[in-house]
Amino acid sequence: MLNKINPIKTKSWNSLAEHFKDIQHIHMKTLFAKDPDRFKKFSIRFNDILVDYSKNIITDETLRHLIALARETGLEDAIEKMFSGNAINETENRAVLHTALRNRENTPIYADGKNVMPQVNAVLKKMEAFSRNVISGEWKGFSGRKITDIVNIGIGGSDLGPVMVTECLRPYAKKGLSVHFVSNIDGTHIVETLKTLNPETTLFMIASKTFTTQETMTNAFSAREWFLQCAKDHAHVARHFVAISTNTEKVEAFGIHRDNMFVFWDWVGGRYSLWSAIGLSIACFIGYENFSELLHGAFEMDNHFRTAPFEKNIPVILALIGIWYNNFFGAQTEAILPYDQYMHRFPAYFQQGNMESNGKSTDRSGDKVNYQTGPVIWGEPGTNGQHAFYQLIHQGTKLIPADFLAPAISHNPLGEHHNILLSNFFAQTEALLKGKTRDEVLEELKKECKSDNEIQRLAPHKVFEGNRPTNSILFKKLTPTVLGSLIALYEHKIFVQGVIWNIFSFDQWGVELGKQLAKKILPELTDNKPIATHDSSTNGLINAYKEMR
Ligand SMILES: O=P(O)(O)OC[C@H]1O[C@H](O)[C@H](O)[C@@H](O)[C@@H]1O
Repeated sequence: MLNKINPIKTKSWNSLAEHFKDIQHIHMKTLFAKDPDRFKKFSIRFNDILVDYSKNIITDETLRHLIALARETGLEDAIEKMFSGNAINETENRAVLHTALRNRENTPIYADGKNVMPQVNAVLKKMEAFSRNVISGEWKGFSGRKITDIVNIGIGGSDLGPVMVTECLRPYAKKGLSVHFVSNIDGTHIVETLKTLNPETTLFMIASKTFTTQETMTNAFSAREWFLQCAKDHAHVARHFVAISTNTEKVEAFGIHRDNMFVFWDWVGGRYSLWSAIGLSIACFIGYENFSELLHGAFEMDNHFRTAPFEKNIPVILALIGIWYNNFFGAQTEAILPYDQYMHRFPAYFQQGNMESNGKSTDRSGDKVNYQTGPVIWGEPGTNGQHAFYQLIHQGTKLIPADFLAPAISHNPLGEHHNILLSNFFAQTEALLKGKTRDEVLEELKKECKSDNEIQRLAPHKVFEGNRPTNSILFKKLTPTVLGSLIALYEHKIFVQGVIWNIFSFDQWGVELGKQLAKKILPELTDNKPIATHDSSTNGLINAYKEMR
């Protein structure tokens, strides 16, 4: 069990509130001018990753208070409890052991008194053999042809992780095998995906922790129908459908044989499951060796998180800085801005990771919180974002702390492209830090030979305050190992924040109500009779839908 400390009642929260009064009007430029060692002091190197957090509105004192807050709220104890299989997901009475899935040292880890490692290893072995057979062509479709296309059918945590990782690691793709992802219940998604595919050479992976999710099951049935229209014989389903789930009964009821089922366990949260059998599409796409490297990268970050002192602990530091802006500066959102096209789904992945984990307003004692919890997460790859929404980050009225991520080496070194990309990466955080003063603007306008009137009129619009916080995460190359470490970094950041905010980060009750109501509404849509059982807006919309269709 985790403790139930209200963070705002701690001594360190008080100190932070006092300290905030002093620091809120200090410009980061002053902090940089005062301390030539600021970058050295506020950056951490971890394997091939460099995290620079010096461009934040923080001082040594800020970090001292924030680290004290982590200690006062029992972070050390919480970390140990998570890693050692304590049932810290208390509302579902489950351990939280995604770290066991990548425990490459294979030390025993116990959940409910049972070492989970033998089952973890057995599933990994099965994934290894299966992915090897699919890649080599040994696994054949019903007509004897090699599999050319994998369609992963899943949603939320059973979709976003594999989508994000297969996109990130596209340079490692094995020849002759494509992956597709169908998640949306909108028929368009599956229809458009299947349009170009051949049932003889397509393998479906039905990925669902519960195997009851309406979207996934509906898409799975439609996929089976599409397949059987060509294959005719039900016996052929075995060569073209595998299941990834914790629910053996439901999988068998769907008609997938146990042998074609890859299991995982209730101690793996959906949004933390790409490391489990849910990663089967990843293993088939990039090969098991690369999948194993991904696990290794995460394992290394796990060790860092578990053992590094808080002062030099990347997930802890980034989490604390996030809390500083969220709870003291009143920032509502955080942007994740990867300067790498392959990472284009990375922000979307952590939208679920972060917002489903920490979008809570009830604390661990069951009381309503009286402070802010999880931020809104959003982002797009640079430089596209620069030409879309950066205006607001630079000159808008909102404070938007942003993480900038970029590789030093591109998988596609093409002319000057990468230097141009990285020049933008460096320039943006510099601009956000420095801004542009009125004097600098006046100087510029004078050089442009503008009239005095014109200069006075334009100057206020061209001033940038700067002092907008950023973290820069520069890594050598987007390899499976580096990606594994980066994902684990963000996972642990979310965990740290949840611990400090005194909320349960591993349940997601907030998604249930909509599902329940949709189930009630569905039968009401089958005929054309007007409905009067809801509020007037919902009635009006349903009745308009019935009229329009
Ligand atoms: O894997 P499944 O059981 O199909 O669940 C898929 C997704 O749906 C749920 O509604 C949750 O919000 C997600 O956390 C979960 O990842």
